[in-house]
Amino acid sequence: MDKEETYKAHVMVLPHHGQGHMNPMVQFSKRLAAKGIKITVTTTLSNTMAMEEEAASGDHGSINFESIYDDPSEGGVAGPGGFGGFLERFEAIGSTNLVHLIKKFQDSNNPVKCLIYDANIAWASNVASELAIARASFFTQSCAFVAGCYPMHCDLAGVTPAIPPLSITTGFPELRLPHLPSLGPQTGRYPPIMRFMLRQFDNSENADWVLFNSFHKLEEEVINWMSGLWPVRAIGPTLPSSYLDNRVKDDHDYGFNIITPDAGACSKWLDSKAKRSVVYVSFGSAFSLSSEQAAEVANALLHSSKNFLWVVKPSEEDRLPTNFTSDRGLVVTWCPQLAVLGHEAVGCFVSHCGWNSTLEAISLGVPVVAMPQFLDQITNAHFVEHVWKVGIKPKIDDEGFCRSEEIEACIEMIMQGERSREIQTNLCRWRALAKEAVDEGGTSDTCIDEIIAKLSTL
Ligand SMILES: O=c1ccn([C@@H]2O[C@H](COP(=O)(O)OP(=O)(O)O[C@H]3O[C@H](CO)[C@@H](O)[C@H](O)[C@H]3O)[C@@H](O)[C@H]2O)c(=O)[nH]1
Repeated sequence: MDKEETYKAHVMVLPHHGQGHMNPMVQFSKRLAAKGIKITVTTTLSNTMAMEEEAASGDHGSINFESIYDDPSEGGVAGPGGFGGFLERFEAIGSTNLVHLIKKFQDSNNPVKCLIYDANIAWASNVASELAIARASFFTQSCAFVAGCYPMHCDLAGVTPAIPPLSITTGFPELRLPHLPSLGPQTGRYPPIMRFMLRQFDNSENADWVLFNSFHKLEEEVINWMSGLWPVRAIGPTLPSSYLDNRVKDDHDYGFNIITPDAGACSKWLDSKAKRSVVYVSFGSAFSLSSEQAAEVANALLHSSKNFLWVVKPSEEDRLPTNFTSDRGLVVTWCPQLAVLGHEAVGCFVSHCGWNSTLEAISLGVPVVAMPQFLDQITNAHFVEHVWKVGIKPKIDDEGFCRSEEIEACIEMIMQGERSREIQTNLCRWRALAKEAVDEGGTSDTCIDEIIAKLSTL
């Protein structure tokens, strides 16, 4: 039999282009592919080329990559009109190309049966309608954050909530604009970045599935509430299988980096350090610290007695204090974060609490000093400290900064003493539950199997 005919179905996957979106959606694709689904991931040309390069080293299984947007020619986020301009061009050009790409497969042995699109690309739902194929919207933030946004979405769209807003027994903060100081001057009730987030809700009611990179026990209350709104499925955490259940062959890495990491230098340096002696510091791919906040972090690291590995992206290097150096520290422009968090020398993660970093800390058992900068990171940090109890959040002063003494005190508290032991105990439990969710018969694994069973009948 032709190998092409052995697939259970063909699924097109469309992630938003950023690191924090590519990672979970490509990882979910790998899980589907390992269970017999043909996957085509479609993204910008630069991302396609980067993924293909890494795929040559064997980390993407049988996934194919196709570009629907030539960002070097048409302009990326640094092109005309900044991020907003890019979004407009991407929709105009990408939607036409996506239709052509899906049609290209229509007469093959494996026509596309379903489009899984990033909720941040809500227009893709219209493409699925036009071509009469199934669709799934994939949210890359936590269920709790999205639930917190729902009343704002209804307000902005002028619609009555379909179900009463979540009554919050877990005590997460109401997500209102005064809690989002880093959004800059607020023009109108919802600034552009918030509107971008709220557009994720567009078309959700038409989706066959609404997917979350989360797992049932982690966000049980919110997932149950949201299931009254949409056909929600929690399918995460989407870390490479070798860090969790080890059932997906050759799945050791995300296989995509916005900046080439110096993996060798990081592992050599970590290998030379004692167990749990290193503070790992990273604020993710999408955000840069201000010079003032970077100076506070630098001072905390210099005054603390701990070793540190700090990711400072090239765009942030000028924010570091002049002549910043320490024989206890290594500063890199990017690192293989999973390998770092999984290294026994690492005992603490100073993090912006992006959703991927949060799930990685939980899944690999690393305590978090939570320094959220905006949007979902604020909700995630709250859950890290108060709900899952796997970290501590330094206080923010009246000017909106975490000062060095506060950061240093949190690092000390999280790495030794009574609080540190409690956090380690909680992490052990969450880590086991994360693995259980994706392992055979776990809640996430079962959701994936149900989706595949349905896809096989289309
Ligand atoms: O040196 C590094 C630093 C990070 N990472 C990886 O990059 C990803 C970063 O993702 P995340 O922690 O979610 O942060 P951002 O890249 O900042 O993610 C954006 O997208 C996320 C998903 O929507 C949101 O939760 C965040 O708030 C938003 O800033 C993670 O998988 C990390 O493992 C590396 O591989 N090497």
